Amino acid sequence: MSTQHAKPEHHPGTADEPPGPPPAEDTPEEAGAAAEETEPGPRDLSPERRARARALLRGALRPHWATVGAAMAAAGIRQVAFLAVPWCIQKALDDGVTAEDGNALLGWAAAALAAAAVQFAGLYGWQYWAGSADAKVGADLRSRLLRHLAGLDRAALASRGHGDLAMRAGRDTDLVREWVHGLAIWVVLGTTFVGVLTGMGVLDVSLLLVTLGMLPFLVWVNLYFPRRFGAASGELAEAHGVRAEAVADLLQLGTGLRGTGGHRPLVDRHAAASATVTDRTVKAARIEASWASVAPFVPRMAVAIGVGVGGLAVLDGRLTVGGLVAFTSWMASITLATRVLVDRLLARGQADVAAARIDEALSIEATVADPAEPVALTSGGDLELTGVSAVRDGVTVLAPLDLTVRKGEFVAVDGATGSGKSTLLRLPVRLDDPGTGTVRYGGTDLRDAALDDIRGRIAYVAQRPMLLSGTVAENLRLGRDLPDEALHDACRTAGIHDQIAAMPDGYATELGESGTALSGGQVQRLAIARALLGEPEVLILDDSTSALDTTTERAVLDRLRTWAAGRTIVFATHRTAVLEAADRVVTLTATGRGGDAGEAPGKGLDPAGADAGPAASEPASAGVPASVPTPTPEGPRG
Ligand SMILES: Nc1ncnc2c1ncn2[C@@H]1O[C@H](COP(=O)(O)OP(=O)(O)OP(=O)(O)O)[C@@H](O)[C@H]1O
Repeated sequence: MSTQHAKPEHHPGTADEPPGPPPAEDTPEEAGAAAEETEPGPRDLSPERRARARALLRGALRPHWATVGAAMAAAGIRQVAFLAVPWCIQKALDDGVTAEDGNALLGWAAAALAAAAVQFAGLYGWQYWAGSADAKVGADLRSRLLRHLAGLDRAALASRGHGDLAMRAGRDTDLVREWVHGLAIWVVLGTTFVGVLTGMGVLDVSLLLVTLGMLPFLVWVNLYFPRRFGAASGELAEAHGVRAEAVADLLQLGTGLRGTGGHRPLVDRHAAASATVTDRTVKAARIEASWASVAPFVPRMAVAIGVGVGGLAVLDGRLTVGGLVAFTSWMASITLATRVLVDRLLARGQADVAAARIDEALSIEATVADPAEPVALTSGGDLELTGVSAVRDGVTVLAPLDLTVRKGEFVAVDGATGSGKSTLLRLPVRLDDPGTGTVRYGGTDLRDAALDDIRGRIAYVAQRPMLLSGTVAENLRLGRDLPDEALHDACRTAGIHDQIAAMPDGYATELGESGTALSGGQVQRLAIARALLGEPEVLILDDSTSALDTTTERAVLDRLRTWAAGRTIVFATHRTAVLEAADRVVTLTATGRGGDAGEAPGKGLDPAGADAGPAASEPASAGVPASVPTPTPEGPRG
C-alpha cells in the first residue's frame, strides 16, 4: 500500500509478494500528478452497484480462468517452498550444527537449495501467468467499453464528459487489471496463514497461541481502516474525474478561446479542480498512513512477545534454538502477509469501484439503436421526411415538417441561422431520431433498418468535421481497405487533391492532433472526400463549403454534380453558389413564437420551396408562413 500508486509496496527478493502489473498508463495531464496522488479506492457502493460490479468482474475473468488458475497454482507452489526454508534452517541448526552432524547439515542445506529452485520456478510461472491474465482482461474490458461508447449517439452521451469516460477506459480498467494480477496472491496468503499456523503448532503451543492472539487485532485493523479509506478514496475518484474534464476542456478549447481571453477561466477551473484533488489526496493519505503503520505493528508486537515466550520455552527445554529461529522467520512472513492482505483488500475495493464505474458507462443506453430485427434497405429510393420535428432541452427547434427528396435530386436546404437545418440533416443518418414523424428511405422507415445499413448508403458530412491525428490517407481511409487511387479520385472530386499532392509528404503528411495543420476549407474538403469514399447513395452536406472562396466552391460543386449522377445530395447552406447549383431549394423559416407564454419559436418549411407540411399549413400552431426570401432554384437540372 502506498500513496504512490495505491499499489502494494513491493519487497522484491524478500517478500511473499512479487512485483505487480505494469503501471497504469496515465494520460499526459495525469502523469505528473500520479506520482503524488492516491488512486480511487473502495468507495461506499450501494449493494446493488457492488453486486453489478462484481458480476462485471466475474464476467471479465471467465474467459481467462485457466490463466489465472495457472498463476494461482504456481504461486501456491512457490509459497510452500518459501515457507519450507525456515523449517530447513531449523533442521540444519538443530540436527546439523547443534548435533554436530555434518551430513545432516549438508542434507538440509541441499533441501534449502531445492526449495530456492522451486521458488524460482514458481515465481516465474506466477508472474508470467498473472501478467498474461491482467493484460488479457484489461484489453477485453477496454475494447468492450470503447466499442460500447463508440456506438452511442450524442444524446446518450450528452450528460457525460469525454474526460470522465476516458478515465473509465483508462485508469479504471487499469485498477481492474491490478486486481486480476493480484488474485494469485490470495493463494499465497492462504498458504502462508495455514502453513505458518501449522508450523507454530508443531513447534510449540504457546507460540501458536501468541500468533492466534494477534489475529483478532488483525481483523479489526482490516475492518476499521478500509471503510474510512474507502469514503476518502471515493471522493478522490470523483475529484480526479472533475479534473480530467477540466484538462480535456483546457486542451481542446484552449486554442480556440485564447484569442478572446477565454482560456483564463479554463485555467482557473483546472487549478481549482487540481486543488480539490490535492486536498482529497492528502485526506486519503492521512488515513492510509495510519492504516499502513498500524497494520504491521500488530504482528511485530507478536514477534516481540513470541521471542520472550519462545525464549522461555528454549530455557525450559520445550523448544530448540532452531525452532525459535523458525518462529521469528515465520512471524516475519505473517507480518508481510498482513500487509499484503491489507493491500489486496484495498485493491479489491478499488476494483469494485472501478468496475462499478465501467459498468455504469456500459449501461448507458443509446437513444438511437439498431432494431431487434432490422429490415434491409433497398437501393436508390426517395428520401421522405414526414411530419418530423425535434425538441432540444424542452425547446422545439424543428416544428413538424414534410420534405421529400427524390432519388438523384440535389436539394439545398436554406434558412436563417438556428432555423434547424443541421437538426433536420442529422435525421436521415439517424444521428438523432425525430421527436415526431418518420424518415423513410426507399419506403422503409429508417427506425426499422440497421444503423450500418443506413450509414453505408447515406453519408453525412458535419458542419464541423472531425479529423483524427494521423496522416491525410489515414483520415480518408478511416480503417477501410481503399486503394490510393480511390483516395486520389475522391480528393479530386472534393477539389483538394492538388493541395495534398503539394504537401511535403503528400497523402502521408501528418495532420497533427485533430487535423490542426489544415485550414478550415481544407478540412471541409477532406471531410467531403472521406464521405465520397463510402460511395453513398445519398450525400448529406452541412454547410460543407462555408470556408471556401467562391471560385473553389463552384469548382467543387461542379465536380460533385458530375460525381452524383443518379445519387442524391442534400446540402444545408446559405451560400449562393450552392443554392444556384441545386435542383431545388427548400427554406426553413423561423416563424415566431407560438401563443403560450414561454413557448419556444417554431419553425416552418417554406411552402414555396418544399412540400407543405403541417407546420406550413397550420400557422396558428406552428407560426406564420415563411419570412425568409426563397432563392430561385437554378440548378443545372432544375
Ligand atoms: N443538442 C442540442 N441541444 C440543445 N439545443 C440544440 C441542440 N442542437 C441544436 N440545438 C438548437 O436547435 C436550434 C437549431 O439548431 P441547428 O444547428 O439545427 O440550426 P441551423 O439552422 O443548422 O443553424 P446554422 O445555420 O447556424 O448552422 C438552435 O437554436 C440550437 O441552439
